[in-house]
Amino acid sequence: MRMLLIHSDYLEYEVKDKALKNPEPISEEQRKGRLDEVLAVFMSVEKIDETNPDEVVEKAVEEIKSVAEQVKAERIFVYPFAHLSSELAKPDVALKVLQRIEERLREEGFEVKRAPFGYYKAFRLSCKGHPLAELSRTIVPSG
Ligand SMILES: Nc1ncnc2c1ncn2[C@@H]1O[C@H](COS(=O)(=O)NC(=O)[C@@H](N)CO)[C@@H](O)[C@H]1O
Repeated sequence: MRMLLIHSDYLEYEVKDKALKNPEPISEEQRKGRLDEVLAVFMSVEKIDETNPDEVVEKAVEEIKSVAEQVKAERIFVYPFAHLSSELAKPDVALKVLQRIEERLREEGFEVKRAPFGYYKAFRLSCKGHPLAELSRTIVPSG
C-alpha cells in the first residue's frame, strides 16, 4: 500500500468517465464531493497487500491516525489512486481494503469521505504548505 497524505484547505472531486469496466456503483450524490479542512489520503493498494489485507488496513489506519493527530485534522478524504505504484492489487481487493479503511477511520471518530472507485475524476486540492502538509507512507504486510 502506497499513501500520499496532503493536509488541505479542501479537496473536491467530480466523477467523469468509467476507468474500469465495472466501477463501484454510486448514487447521484456521490458524483461530486468536497471536504474542507481535510487530510487527503491518496492510496494505491498493491499486489503484496493481497497476502494480508486485514493487516494492511490496520497499519494504514494507524499511520493515517498518527498524521491526522500531528496536523490536527478531524476530517479524512480516502481517495483511490492508481498512480503511486506499478504493482497494483486487483480492483476487487483494492475496493474492499479502501472501504474497510473508511469504516475503521469512522470508528476512530473521524469524519470520513471516500471518493468513488474505478472512475476518472476531476479534482481540486488546496495544500496548506506547512512542513507536515505533504507526507508519503509505504505499508506492507509482515508476511
Ligand atoms: N489497486 C488499486 N488501488 C487504488 N485504486 C485502484 C486500484 N485499482 C483500480 N483502482 C481504481 O480504478 C481506477 C482505474 O484503475 S487503473 O489501474 O488506473 N486503470 C485500469 O485498471 C483500467 N483503465 C485498465 O488499465 C483508478 O483510478 C482507481 O479509482
